[in-house]
Amino acid sequence: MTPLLQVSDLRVSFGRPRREVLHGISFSIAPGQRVGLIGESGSGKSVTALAVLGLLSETAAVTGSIRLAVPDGDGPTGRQLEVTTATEKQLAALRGDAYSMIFQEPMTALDPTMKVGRQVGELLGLHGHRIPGGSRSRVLEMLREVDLPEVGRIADSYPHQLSGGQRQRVLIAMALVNDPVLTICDEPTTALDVTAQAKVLQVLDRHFTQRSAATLFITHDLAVLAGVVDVAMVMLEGHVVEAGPIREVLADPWHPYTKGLVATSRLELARPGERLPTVADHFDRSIPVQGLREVPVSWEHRARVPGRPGGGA
Ligand SMILES: Nc1ncnc2c1ncn2[C@@H]1O[C@H](COP(=O)(O)OP(=O)(O)OP(=O)(O)O)[C@@H](O)[C@H]1O
Repeated sequence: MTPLLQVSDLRVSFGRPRREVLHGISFSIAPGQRVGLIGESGSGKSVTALAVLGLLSETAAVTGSIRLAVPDGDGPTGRQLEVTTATEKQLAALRGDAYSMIFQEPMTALDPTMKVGRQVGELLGLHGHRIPGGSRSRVLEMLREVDLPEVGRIADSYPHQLSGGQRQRVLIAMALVNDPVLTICDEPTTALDVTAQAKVLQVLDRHFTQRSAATLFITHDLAVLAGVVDVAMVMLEGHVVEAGPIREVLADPWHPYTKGLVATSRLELARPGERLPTVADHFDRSIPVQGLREVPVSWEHRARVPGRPGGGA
């Protein structure tokens, strides 16, 4: 099966003199597959996400290959678009349609001067889809799908009139309204409290399950990742240092950094006066990252999580 996304030896550098921040990463995402990208701040997660949709700033130098499958309304066409050489027009035709992205901070991603219902509706019109029943009804349906209450009132509100959790769900509605085959979620719950976070994850999980849609889900929180994805990739200083089915990574982490992540994520609350262990307690930073074995990311043959579309037994 042609993957939706195929990244090969991707390198990204910025500035003068050039500073390389992604050092040749490779991975692919099959239709319906949920892949998580976890790593500390600055490890290259967002740069990877932006590169995939051709959204890096012009100051970025990109080498390697990023291929996106080009589906039409009836499914895969077998065609692929090479993002690193594609025109803006070619990329714009895929973004917000077959491929979408949810960012961390909904306030900056939403237009503060436009009612949110119109913002969702504009995306519908953008790609020329015909909407049975009209775009207003589809917008309200989508707001309902992300579990927003009083969808009529919400649609007629400006972003600042909504709570942070509601804004994030509006952003999710925008990302999902055109039924994307792959959604890149870049820390979609980081700015939310625990209850709003759980709600957003539930909405995303339900959508991916119902539509058999794929995701590249970025987070620095292993507990969040464990609930959403089938496969995890661990990033450290611009390298993918470990990748595999999430259950295997959690049960038997290979890289010292992953071991630290797993050990600290299982923590119970510390007793008063006790310091909570950190990843640094488990991971010796004096070990140079370069030269560590990079795990070739090839998981297509592995069983998917039971109970999900396409899942194994
Ligand atoms: N436009 C840019 N110009 C120069 N350097 C950049 C630019 N964007 C990102 N970087 C650098 O690339 C590296 C990776 O950044 P990236 O935003 O991908 O990290 P991240 O893993 O997403 O971190 P976080 O979890 O904090 O969002 C960092 O060293 C960052 O400073």
